[in-house]
Amino acid sequence: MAYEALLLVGFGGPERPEDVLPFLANVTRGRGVPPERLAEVAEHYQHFGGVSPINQQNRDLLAAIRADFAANGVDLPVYWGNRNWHPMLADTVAQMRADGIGTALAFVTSAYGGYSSCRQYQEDLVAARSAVGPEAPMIDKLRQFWDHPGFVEPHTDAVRAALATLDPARRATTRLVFTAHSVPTAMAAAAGPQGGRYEAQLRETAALVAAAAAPDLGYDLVWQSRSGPPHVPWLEPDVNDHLALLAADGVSSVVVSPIGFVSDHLEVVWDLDTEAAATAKRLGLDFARAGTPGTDPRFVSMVRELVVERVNPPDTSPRRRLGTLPVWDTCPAGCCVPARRP
Ligand SMILES: CC1=C(CCC(=O)O)c2cc3nc(cc4[nH]c(cc5[nH]c(cc1n2)c(C)c5CCC(=O)O)c(CCC(=O)O)c4C)C(CCC(=O)O)=C3C
Ligand SMILES: [Fe+2]
Repeated sequence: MAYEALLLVGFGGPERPEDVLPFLANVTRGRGVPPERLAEVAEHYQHFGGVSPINQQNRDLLAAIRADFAANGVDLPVYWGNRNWHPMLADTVAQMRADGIGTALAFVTSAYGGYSSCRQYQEDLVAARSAVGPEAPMIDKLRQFWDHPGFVEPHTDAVRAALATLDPARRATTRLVFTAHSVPTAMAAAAGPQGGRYEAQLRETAALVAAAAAPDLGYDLVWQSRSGPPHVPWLEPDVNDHLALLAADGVSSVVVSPIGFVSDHLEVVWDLDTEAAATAKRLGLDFARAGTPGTDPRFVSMVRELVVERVNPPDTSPRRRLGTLPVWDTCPAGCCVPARRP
């Protein structure tokens, strides 16, 4: 299969105060998120002048991928479209069609399996293609990359760098706290062909990063940014509750590493740098938040590797990875499906 373009697929975020509510309406349409939660989240965005950092981060990633392709002889145009805000996927796919693109690969800015992190993006691509019509390009999503060295190594270095800001005399009472976006437990149970794949992959990534960054320290995987109505169970514990437990257990210092994400978007700069940092302060815990891959050259090169491995036969282009959970190019039918709310 010859591919004629790469499409970078982002979550999208508002870039003006007046865009916050329409953006949130796009994110939560049909998802049963209560209005109180929406008002609260709108306020998080307004703290940053109504500007989510995520679109600029994706512009930076787009530029870095283009430069990396050019420097390494990969002659493919790179496009960018979002699930929830401009540039919207349907507009980008229309542009691809106008440019004569017939087949493309998609790199989605989420490393993991699961409905929100994988399948929903594939549904978004299908919807964008059908909005464009029968001439729309074919678009295949690249594989999940939770255990790719280009994702794990930047997270590992970020944990090391965060640890280096903490008091070495307190190392014995320092703990690593990995976080990812919580999802409804029903969605987590339905993730992947046998279920539980979102959490299993996160546990694998956490173990890989912890072993490489600080094998002497204990670590946990906990959850952040819970949404939805209160009566629906979501993955727990929440990072803030967990910090309280750690403090009560004699932990003095924490490194919080958002391995669930690829960039420092709003759920990182608000939910961790603002809320979890305040929780840690109240509890008397020393707190350091580890960075995310962003435009780390290893992460950018990973995108190219995923393209090249997909185009070449596996024996000429081995799938680089550090973990052992199964990985595939094309999700099996029914993968992550019954995940939605009733
Ligand atoms: C698994 C997962 C990821 C990681 C995978 C990936 O990266 O895609 C992720 C990322 C993100 N989530 C984001 C923002 C939001 N997520 C929401 C709501 C929800 N997220 C969910 C899951 C996830 N979300 C779910 C199950 C919901 C409930 C509604 C539904 O069933 O879909 C809401 C609604 C309000 C609220 O929080 O209640 C907002 C505003 C932003 C952008 C931040 C920025 O603007 O910088 C990013 C990168
Ligand atoms: Fe989210």
